[in-house]
Amino acid sequence: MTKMLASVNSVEEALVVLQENVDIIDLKQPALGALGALDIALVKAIVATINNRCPVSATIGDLPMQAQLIFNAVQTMAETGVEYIKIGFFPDNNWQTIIDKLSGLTQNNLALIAVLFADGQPDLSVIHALKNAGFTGVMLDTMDKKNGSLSQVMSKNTLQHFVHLAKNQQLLCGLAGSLTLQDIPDLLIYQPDYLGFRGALCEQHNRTSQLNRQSTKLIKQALARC
Ligand SMILES: O=C[C@H](O)COP(=O)(O)O
Repeated sequence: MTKMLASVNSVEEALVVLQENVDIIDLKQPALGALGALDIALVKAIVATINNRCPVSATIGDLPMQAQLIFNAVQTMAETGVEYIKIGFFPDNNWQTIIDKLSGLTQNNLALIAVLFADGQPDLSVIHALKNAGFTGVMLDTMDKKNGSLSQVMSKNTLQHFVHLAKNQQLLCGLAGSLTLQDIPDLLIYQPDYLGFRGALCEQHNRTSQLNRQSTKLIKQALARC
């Protein structure tokens, strides 16, 4: 069954989605970009508050594709105790260097999730390299939230191909990118492991606004019904 990832930016929002029984609590600062990072101290506070009641993931920020910079950010985030660390692979040919650098960290059982961007024409051959480097998962998201939802920036065939490649490599597979309630039925056809939401959970569907409990409940119920 496809699970629900909910992105939050505070202890209060984390408690709301915990109470709504989401499956992964994702720590992100939407005001700082597609994968904006929360302050390390706040990540630690949320991890302590959730206290192993739900898996927690965290983004490291919209960082330049520089191997040492990303390696250092992952190492710092790893100290917070989150279960998963999400790393944005922005359009750049340098991805193999970064994967090679991070492979050393995955050997310490660090669960890394690569985030590819559907509106950046990702090279899906990276999926095989991620598996070889010991990554735990891969997901699609969108960089420019003004471009619409994931389904509007990537064809059904490519979405299906992405999920197929990820599952073939036994990687945890997620789909995200301005997803709405209306996107859920079509995306569930591909049977991803999870769907990720932020904008659809917020007041006026604005990802930088406050998260709304009722909106979160509606998305959770829609996933549970399918
Ligand atoms: O991983 C999930 C993302 O936070 C989705 O955010 P979004 O709904 O604003 O695109």
